[in-house]
Amino acid sequence: MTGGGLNFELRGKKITFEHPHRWKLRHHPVMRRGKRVMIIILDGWGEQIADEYNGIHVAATPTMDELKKTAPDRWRLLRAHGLSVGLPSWEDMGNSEVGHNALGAGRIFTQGAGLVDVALSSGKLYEGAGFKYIMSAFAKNTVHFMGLLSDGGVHSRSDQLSLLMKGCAERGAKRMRVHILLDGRDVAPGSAPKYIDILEKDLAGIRKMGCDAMIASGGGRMAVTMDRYENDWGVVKKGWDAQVKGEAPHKFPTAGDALKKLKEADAKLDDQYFPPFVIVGSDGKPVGPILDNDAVVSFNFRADRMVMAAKAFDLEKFDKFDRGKMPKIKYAGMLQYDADLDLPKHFLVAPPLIEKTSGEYLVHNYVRTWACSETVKFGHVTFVWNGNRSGMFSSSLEKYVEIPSDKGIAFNEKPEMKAIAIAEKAKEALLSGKFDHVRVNIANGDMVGHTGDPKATVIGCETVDKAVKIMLDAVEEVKGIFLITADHGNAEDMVKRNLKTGKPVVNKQGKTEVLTSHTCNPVPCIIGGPGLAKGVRFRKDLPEAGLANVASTFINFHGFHAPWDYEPTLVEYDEKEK
Ligand SMILES: O=C(O)[C@H](O)COP(=O)(O)O
Ligand SMILES: [Mn+2]
Ligand SMILES: [Mn+2]
Repeated sequence: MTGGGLNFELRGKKITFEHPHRWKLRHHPVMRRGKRVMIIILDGWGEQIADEYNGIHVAATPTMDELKKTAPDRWRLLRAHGLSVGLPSWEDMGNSEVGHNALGAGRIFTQGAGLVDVALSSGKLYEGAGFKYIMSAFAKNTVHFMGLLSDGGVHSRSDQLSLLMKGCAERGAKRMRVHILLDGRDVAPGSAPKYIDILEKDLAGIRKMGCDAMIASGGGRMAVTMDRYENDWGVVKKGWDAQVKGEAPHKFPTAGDALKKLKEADAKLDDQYFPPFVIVGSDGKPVGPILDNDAVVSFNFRADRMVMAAKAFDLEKFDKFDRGKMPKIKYAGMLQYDADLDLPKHFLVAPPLIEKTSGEYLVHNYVRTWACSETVKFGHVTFVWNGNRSGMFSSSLEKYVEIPSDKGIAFNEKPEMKAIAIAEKAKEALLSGKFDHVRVNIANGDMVGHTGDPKATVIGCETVDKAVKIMLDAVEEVKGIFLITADHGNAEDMVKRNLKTGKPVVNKQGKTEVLTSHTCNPVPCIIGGPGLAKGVRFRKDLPEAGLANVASTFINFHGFHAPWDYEPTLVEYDEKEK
């Protein structure tokens, strides 16, 4: 077990004082210790008008329907977007990182998007060590920017890229190259040309400032660079080859041409799956390979899909693929993506410091934890849940299990994903009696929802329901307690809607538009199980509660009062039932 000390300075020295009772939680007067608790996170499972565009509603979900119908005081909605999860505005949809951070930490922390906004607007970013580090390339070499080009606000924001590039030009950068990753997942499919136009205008403005600036390479985020949790290193290698070596199967004079020609060749190609391409000059040579003494900035603030690339760029020893001749570069992340691994070593903005998470409290109070998901969400219920912290708090009290995800396919091809396998493993863990806290993430609503394929999404949601049933049966068998919730919406909205009326938007061609992104919808939170004392029900005085209120709630289920600084518990006890 680590951390938890009181840090202070005494006559210039850093002192850490470990208070023995710092982690001890008070016993709850009503909810007793020793119950087995199952926490089920349904990724991308929000609440929306029950119509034909709601993938969850269209799906047959008898288990989830029954829970909603039969225990009204144990079913409620929670906020999972905007300020309730530390994002800059209520217009920001939720996402896995901020959602799982709030769920695991029991408090709301200002997240990467907001921290970068402040660092840029205050100018603090330009005073930091990370910026000074990349500045060495300004006068004679190239500064490369690599990241997701959209205003989705989940992994990155194009307005932040634009400000950062201008800031670099104002401070003397003479040559810039941008390596773009097309989105179509956090923003509308087919919207990539719009973001390229904006970027090209920005670059033209920067050229007027005397800086040679242009796009150098590109590709869709799911095919190039932005893999996560080491599911497929081939994706990162494709990015490396295009960005660093200037090698890709497709070469074009501009990014606009790349989009046009590749789409002409395959009309079904979505932004997120575009193959890698490089931009070449009239001599046929790539305009922006990464060379010795160049600086590289990955401008995504979110970690999960940039950590793998960061390893390739930052680590001296690296064996995941052959990097070829490694250029001597100055690499910095917009944020540090993994503080425990010190990755990357250089960064422009310090990440949120999320400490004293529920997972750490549980081990200090001898609650044995088992956490599981399939690869594509594995870090969500471990690393992100624990406040972006690698590894376990206690190897004797915790076990984390990863079920390998399917590789190299879009998830509408196998919408069942690994939901049943995760449920079976969770059941085994609960029945084993070796764990008190069993926590899973079931990915289908989100991963299949992102493909924008309504039929596959329905199959995905039906599989989720079956998985939930398996786990609830196990809870029944051990007389345990369950808590089901979600990290944000996705599958409940397969169409772009008018935000005021909730009606689908019809475009000029008279068609509705597919929604591949998350939503701003609330998510359900459901509690129950034979182990939950009879009078325990949701409080009525927290109508605006959000994901950060969940941790106190399950800490109660384990028999403890929550830490004093956590958001309040969602439950109360009916005195008459005592
Ligand atoms: O990374 C992704 O797949 C999407 O941008 C966001 O999805 P997530 O927040 O559910 O991971
Ligand atoms: Mn998610
Ligand atoms: Mn998602």
